[in-house]
Order: sequence, then structure tokens, then C-alpha cells
Amino acid sequence: MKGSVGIIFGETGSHEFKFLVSNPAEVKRTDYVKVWHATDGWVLGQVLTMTHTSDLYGLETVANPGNTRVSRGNDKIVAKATVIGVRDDQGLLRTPKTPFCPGDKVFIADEELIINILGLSSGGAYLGLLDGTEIPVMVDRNKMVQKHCSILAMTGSGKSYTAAVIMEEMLEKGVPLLIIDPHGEYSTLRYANDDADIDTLGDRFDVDSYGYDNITVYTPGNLDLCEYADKVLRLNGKNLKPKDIIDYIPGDLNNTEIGLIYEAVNEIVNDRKDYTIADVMREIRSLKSNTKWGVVNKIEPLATSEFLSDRPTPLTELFVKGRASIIDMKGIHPDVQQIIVAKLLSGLFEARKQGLVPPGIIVVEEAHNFCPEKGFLKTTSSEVLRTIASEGRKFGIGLMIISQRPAKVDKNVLSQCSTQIIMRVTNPNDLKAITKSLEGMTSELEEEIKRLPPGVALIVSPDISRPVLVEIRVRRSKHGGGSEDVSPDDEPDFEVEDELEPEVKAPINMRREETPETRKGFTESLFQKVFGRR
Ligand SMILES: Nc1ncnc2c1ncn2[C@@H]1O[C@H](COP(=O)(O)OP(=O)(O)OP(=O)(O)O)[C@@H](O)[C@H]1O
Repeated sequence: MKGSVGIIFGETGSHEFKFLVSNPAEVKRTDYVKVWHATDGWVLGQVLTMTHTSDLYGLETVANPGNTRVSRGNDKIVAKATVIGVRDDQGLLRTPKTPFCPGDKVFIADEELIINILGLSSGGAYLGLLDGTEIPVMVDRNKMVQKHCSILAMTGSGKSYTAAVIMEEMLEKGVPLLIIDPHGEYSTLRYANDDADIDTLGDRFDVDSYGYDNITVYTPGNLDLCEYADKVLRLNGKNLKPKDIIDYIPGDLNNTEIGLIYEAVNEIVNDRKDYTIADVMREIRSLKSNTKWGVVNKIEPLATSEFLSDRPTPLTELFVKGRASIIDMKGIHPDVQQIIVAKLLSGLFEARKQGLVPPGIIVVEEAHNFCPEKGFLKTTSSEVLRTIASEGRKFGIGLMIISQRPAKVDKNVLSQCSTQIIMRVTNPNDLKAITKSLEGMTSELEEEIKRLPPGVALIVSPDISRPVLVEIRVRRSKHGGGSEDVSPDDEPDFEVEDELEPEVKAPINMRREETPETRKGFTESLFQKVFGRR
């Protein structure tokens, strides 16, 4: 065992202690330390803060006024550590009942003690290395499926990179994945990581680089618009009930309009068994009502699109053991994305309940757009996500919720995620939303979250006794996210408003022209562009 790195002093408790650092080169913030306790043996702690002080003794004012020099002889480095605890005879983690003694020596903790006390397992999904150590951090795949997982962080901090690391780990074990991919970031799972530093990082994390061939990319648009998609995604458009038709129409309908849809469908089913949405539109046109044209206008994009089809993509094709299906929403209007997510996930959840598809994980990127907190957006996909969050575990459907705006994600959904992966967050509202739902959160950890470098995450998992900082491992496959450089020639001809929330900033070119009227027109024209005939 190496020599001690400090000595406990001052008021000590059994939850926290301070120590005077004797060897500053060997200890730093977040390091795991150990102290011998008379009755409990080696107890694990973690350095929370380190302060460098001087009592100004020897302050000397030289001839030049205002020019002072501090004597270095009285410098002290003091560390504050939290007590993580010790395992008792039953293997339970607990903290000593009596405080440490001033004068006790503090040592850097050895790997074995850290692994034992934190309860780090040697099998499962490999996420990375415990920060500042060479200890691999693994989490149980089954728990991730059964108890959901969230990845929350501000933009550019490594959310989609970390999400892809988890997807790789799931693919290794054949767990079915359905990935809602609003920005088309995940199709690169097919290609091997060819980053310049892959050899060095690969050695460090013990990871080989390769791509996955069990990936299918679907576009709900058409193959001309998404050139790297393998297939089109189609939802059932045959014999839709009035409620389904209403759900598919973006925006609100008034009671008269809703009544016309019910009336038209009732007329049709009196005559025939099978009908399409185009039949419903024709029937509405023939009704004797002055208000029918408003509904016709709203239903027309649906009726003329290929998005609803009498040959829908089978759910059994989308959720298959050993495969990932990526629903690439690039270029699809947000309203339409929400409708697709709502319909797809409710169908999938029903199929799972009936045992038609295996257990697996649904990944929802930009979750604040699909299950927003009350008071933000109104979306059609909120209800099904809330249902899967609360009931999914009974049926083996797990959610991976990814968002850059935790404060804007439905708390009912977030609170169901037992594995929480938090990367850098600075927005006070987002920090509050995260820290409120975390057990074992301290003000020091909150400060830590604000300063996390890209690629380092705070992980809270039912598998691990305390929140841990993890350096996320390098990817096996190629990363498809990240920001693109804008050369001076490509600079946009509008000013980016720095104070805007990220998701408001993103579609700024849309927002400039947007009014309630233009938004409606925009939705419809986009709807037509995306789902119109090829
Ligand atoms: N664990 C990691 N190892 C190596 N590089 C990483 C890691 N995590 C993130 N990065 C790098 O940081 C950059 C940003 O990561 P990423 O694209 O995942 O951010 P993000 O939080 O998803 O951002 P956005 O919200 O803009 O999509 C990436 O280009 C990637 O190269």
C-alpha cells in the first residue's frame, strides 16, 4: 500500500471529514480515498472539494504601493471528503456509526475496495471507465430494458455518442432496438469508427472498431428524400376509425369538424367494408355542410400522401431480436414526427403485450419534443410514452430517453428512468429538474455537472451504490452526430440569438416567417412535400 496522502483534522463526522493534504501530487478532486476505522475496517470516501489557503502570515508590502507578496510558507491544501461507506456482513452498504478520529491517515483507495463498495459488476453493458481509474463500469442490460434509462445533457456534451455506446452494447447481445432519430444521426452505426485517435483510445478502453450490419434505416418520407435509407416506413391507412383520423391530423379540429369526420365514416361503413382516407375525404366533400371545406383542407394532405398505406410496415419487421430499426425523421415536420411516434409506439406496445414482438428498447432522441412537460408543447405522442414509461417494465419494453432540455421533458416519464446518465448541464432550470429526481445528489455533484468535460457522465444506476463519474468509452462504430463547422462563406445571413433556448434556435430560419397562419400553411405544404407522391 502506498503512503498516506493526508491527515484528518477538525470536526469529523461519519458522513464527511476534512483532511490536510500532505502529498498534493497524489490526490485530486473526485478521487476515491480510504480511511481505517477502528470497528468497521477500511471505509471508502470520495474527495468532494480541495482548497488551497494561506493565512497571509508574512504578508509583506514592498516599496511600491499596492504591490504585495504573500509568503508561501503558510500554504495549506485542505480536502473535504464524503464517506461512501463499508459493506457489512450481509453485503449491505452502510456508513460507520462513530466518527473518524482527527489524526487518522487518509490513503488513495485501491481498485478492489472501490469495486466492492460501489458494487461495480464485471458483466453487462460496458459504458466506460470510472473517472480517474482504469476500472470498467458495466450496467445490467436487463435492468436497463425493464427500468428505462435517460441521457440528459446540454448540446455538444456527448449525449448521442453515449446513446450510441449503449446501442452498441445492446446490439452485441441481440436486444431489439427501435430508434426514433430526428436528426439522422444513428445510421453510421453501420460503419467502423475511423477517428484519427481510434487506435490509442481503442487500446485504452479495450474496444475494437467495427460497424454493425444488422441495422435497417427507415424513412417515413420517400427514398428520394433520404438517400441512405433502406426502406420506407408506412403506417396503416386502411379502415381508419374517426378517432385515428383525428389523431393523424396536425393541429386542433373544432367540434363541427370532428362531427363531419364521424358522419362521413358512418356513411361509408353503411355501404362497404374497406375504405381508405381518400374515400373519407370524398365522402366529406359530398356532405351538405358549409363548414366541410375546412376539414377537406385539413384531411387532404393525409389523403394524398403515401405515409398512410394499405400495405403498412409490419411491426414484427421493426422490432426483431438482433436488429436495430432506425426511424430517420430527417426532413419530416415535427408535427408529423409526433404523429408517427404516437402511432408506431402504441402499435408496438400492443404487439408486445400480445407477445408478437420480443422485449427490447425504444430510443427516443429529442424526447422534449415527443413527451414534453405540461405547459410546454402539446403533442400526440405524450400519452403513449407516459404509458410505456409506467407500464413498459411489466412487458419488457424499455425506453431510452435522450434530451438536451431535461426541464422540458415530462416528469412522469423522467421519474420512471432508473438509470440516469447525466452529462454537462449549465441551464439552472435543467439542473434543478435533474437534481430533484436524483438520489444521493449533493451541491458538490451539482457543481461537478456544470463542469463536466465532453464524454464524461455522471451515472446513477440501480446497479451502483452511489452516483459515479464515468469516462464514456470510445465507440466501435462511427459517430454521426456532432456539429458542423461553418466556413465564413457559409455563414447564415441572420443573427443567431444567443439567449434563445437551443431548440428554439435550431429552426430559426423557419421561425422567422412563422405566424399561426403561416405555420398551418407550412405544416400542410411540408406534409405534402414529405408525403406527397414521388
Ligand atoms: N465518449 C466520447 N469519446 C470521444 N469523443 C466524444 C465522446 N463523447 C462525445 N465526444 C465528441 O464530442 C462531440 C459531441 O458529442 P455528441 O454529438 O454526442 O453531442 P450531443 O450532446 O449529442 O450534441 P447535440 O445535442 O448537438 O447532438 C462529438 O463530435 C464527439 O466526437
